[in-house]
Amino acid sequence: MAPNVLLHGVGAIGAIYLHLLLKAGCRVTAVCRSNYDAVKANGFTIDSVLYNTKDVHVKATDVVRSPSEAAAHGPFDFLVVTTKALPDAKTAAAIAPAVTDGKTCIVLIQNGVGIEDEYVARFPGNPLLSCAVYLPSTQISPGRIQMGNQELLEFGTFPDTAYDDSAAVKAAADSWLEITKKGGSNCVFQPNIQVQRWKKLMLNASWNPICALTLSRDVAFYLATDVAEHVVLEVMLEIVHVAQALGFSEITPEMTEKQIGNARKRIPGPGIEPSMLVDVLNGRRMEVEAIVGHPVREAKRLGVSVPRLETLYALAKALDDAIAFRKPGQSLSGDYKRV
Ligand SMILES: NC(=O)C1=CN([C@@H]2O[C@H](COP(=O)(O)OP(=O)(O)OC[C@H]3O[C@@H](n4cnc5c(N)ncnc54)[C@H](OP(=O)(O)O)[C@@H]3O)[C@@H](O)[C@H]2O)C=CC1
Ligand SMILES: CC(C)(CO)C(=O)C(=O)O
Repeated sequence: MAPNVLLHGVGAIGAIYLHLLLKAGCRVTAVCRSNYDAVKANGFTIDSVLYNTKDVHVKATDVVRSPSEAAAHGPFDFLVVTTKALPDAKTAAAIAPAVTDGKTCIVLIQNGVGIEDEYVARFPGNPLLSCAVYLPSTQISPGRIQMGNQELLEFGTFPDTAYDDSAAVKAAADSWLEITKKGGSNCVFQPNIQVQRWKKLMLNASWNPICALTLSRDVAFYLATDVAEHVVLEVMLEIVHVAQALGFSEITPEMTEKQIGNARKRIPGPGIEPSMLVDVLNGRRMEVEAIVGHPVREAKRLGVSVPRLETLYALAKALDDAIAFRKPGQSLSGDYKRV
């Protein structure tokens, strides 16, 4: 039987995996929010630099407004979370109506680190897969997606040891690899996925808040001053130091050169808009805790000095509060209520 998949929060990233999972022959139900009406009526339209395609129409098997509504289309083999990783969202609780205990494999396709715990706590008997995704993509209007020139989906089990310790987890991971590859994804199983998540964090913890705080694409920030490259490199190095203190010795200072080199190669083009910049431009909450706050807290716990990361955290968190709580057209007042 075709795998039955639920995609929770189908925006820029979710739409691409909707496309690939449908190509693999899966039944796919899409949970949509602000884009519900557009997607229900017309599906998604995707332009892709990687696939060299324009105006590709993609229609989910079913489009619903919530996991409770999705439950009627279950039971699901996979529930794929492609919302932003925001602590206030309480996503594990939100998806519960569509999760079959002990069966549905939960797949997190999200940036950041330390995002898995709420799912382990809520669904201790379900397979959990954690993914690091390299896929520049933006929803430019409801249902309209622009995808860049890369799609790499690295995934592993959470915890890493579950792949060897549980036959059910191994079967779910093997099946995920099979269906994503069948759909055309550049999907790779990583036995140490946390190392890959921290490696990707070098990129996200530096460029995402820097671009969001400056309203600039990576190339624009890079070109603005002759100290910009040094600033980005130093933030990346702080992530390397925290990762090494966590025991991830595979993450080395030399890797930062390759990461900054990728931005350099984009000159003199327009550069990319990291997802956090897209959030600010649209007045949406940013993934500050998953991408910057968690590594700052880990650094403190481990006694690693991260002054640049702390600065980015303080600035990005304050901006995120202003996005959430200020009155339109006004600055954020000191008496606003913290959640
Ligand atoms: N975009 C990119 O280039 C990349 C993104 N990532 C990561 O992938 C993840 C997804 O990002 P991205 O696709 O860009 O984000 P988007 O904001 O484009 O998409 C998220 C979607 O989830 C919806 N959503 C949020 N909460 C709910 C809810 N409770 N119920 C139903 N729908 C909901 C949002 O709806 P609404 O519009 O109403 O908020 C939105 O449509 C993030 O962790 C991001 O960091 C990783 C690599 C690249
Ligand atoms: C930098 C990028 C596009 C890499 O895929 C990303 O992770 C993001 O925008 O958050």
